[in-house]
Amino acid sequence: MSETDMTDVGVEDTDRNSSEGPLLQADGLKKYFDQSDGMLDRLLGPASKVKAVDGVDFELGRQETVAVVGESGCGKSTLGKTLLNLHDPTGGEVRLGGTEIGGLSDKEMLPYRKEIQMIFQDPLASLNPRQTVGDIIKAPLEVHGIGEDDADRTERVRSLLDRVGLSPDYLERYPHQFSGGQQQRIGIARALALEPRVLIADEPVSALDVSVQAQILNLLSTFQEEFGLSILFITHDLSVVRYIADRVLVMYLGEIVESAPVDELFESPQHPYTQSLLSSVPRIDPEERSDRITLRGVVPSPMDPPSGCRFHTRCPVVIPPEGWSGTKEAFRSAFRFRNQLLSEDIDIENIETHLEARSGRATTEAVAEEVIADTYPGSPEDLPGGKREAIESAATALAKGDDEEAASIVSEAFPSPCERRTPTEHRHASDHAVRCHRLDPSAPGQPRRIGADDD
Ligand SMILES: Nc1ncnc2c1ncn2[C@@H]1O[C@H](COP(=O)(O)OP(=O)(O)OP(=O)(O)O)[C@@H](O)[C@H]1O
Repeated sequence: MSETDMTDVGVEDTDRNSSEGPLLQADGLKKYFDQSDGMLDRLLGPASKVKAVDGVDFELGRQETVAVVGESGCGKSTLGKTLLNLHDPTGGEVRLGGTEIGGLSDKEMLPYRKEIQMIFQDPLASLNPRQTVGDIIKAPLEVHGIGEDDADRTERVRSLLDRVGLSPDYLERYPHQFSGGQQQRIGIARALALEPRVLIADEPVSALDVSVQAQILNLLSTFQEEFGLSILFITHDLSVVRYIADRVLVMYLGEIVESAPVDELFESPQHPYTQSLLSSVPRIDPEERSDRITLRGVVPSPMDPPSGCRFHTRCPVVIPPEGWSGTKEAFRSAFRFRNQLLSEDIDIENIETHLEARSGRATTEAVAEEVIADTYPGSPEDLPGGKREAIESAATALAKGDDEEAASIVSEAFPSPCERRTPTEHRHASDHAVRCHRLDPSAPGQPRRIGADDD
């Protein structure tokens, strides 16, 4: 018995055919990348790590499609690759059919590889340009010893090409001779050659024309039924999610902030991040359209994610502290000013240059006024007594070049419970989980459940 055959028996021994429990599961999954860049090490210290995936719980049921959505850099691809064990997890567990696969060596992983396959955003980059399409699709069959002989394997490849909508006669052609949509079909044929149970599709249609996108999505749906596939669909584009996913996980800076069945998520998004993502999705039904919520500020670095709720630096509905005597809107304007000041992207030199060009001189007072006029959303006049002065003092400190003093003034004057405590999971419905202090009645500064309407 070959080594591969022996390990294959191992897979059969797991609950491969069991219909109990999730097929692919992760608990507290973490993937941190070490920074090997010498310059960054010197600046940030050797312990700096990119926290690409930071404590994700995940379940993929049999024949289910779960979409993971979020902005670029939030950790979606790293999550997919860590689930596939292309990356060693830094912490947590990954189980396939109940068997722990996280951290298995390449050799140990071989029998499980055929159970989980992946397709990528750029099909051409993932296809060897020097191999014919026939050889590309045949390679996994050879590695896993599938098919009686070469003729049998070639026949399987012809059949796969036919099933993905390509002529079996294309066998001898090279990847560059195909269009983007056809290349993705080849990638799908290669992934499905081993009849996997799980397909991880990483932005599989993002690089394709809209008309071709629909064809590829339909193809995946068809195969899901035919092969009984479970699909993890990674995308930054929520508009495709509705047509393919059963359930959606929304990811922000390495964490899942909301998860719900797809219709529930589109109809009743609870997390302000999800609401902002959904507000940019074009809707055909005018009743479903909502005002666009534009998120301000840049996505913070996953090397040094914000404390408490990681979204607090960009959250349009951040919670005021207990005892705040002004309106929520006034607090949120001050908080945005605070965050811009803390992010150190107010260019004082530039302001001085403009003032000098305009009026011949740039006094501290004038620079401070300009900082407020340029940066403060709304008017500090809306703030309760004492807090207006804090804005002025911070702007003056900044104008004098004392960034630390400015940061300390705004941090003290405008604290939010959102930055102090990590939100725990709140169940909006039995299958709808959200991590947001606004939905947690026990969160500080949140004496009762506050719905989106109150904001
Ligand atoms: N091999 C690596 N080494 C170091 N950092 C990495 C590595 N791979 C990803 N990262 C970092 O991890 C974070 C998450 O990246 P990832 O590609 O998973 O995000 P994403 O949501 O899939 O984004 P995109 O849609 O742009 O691919 C980013 O900050 C990225 O720079």
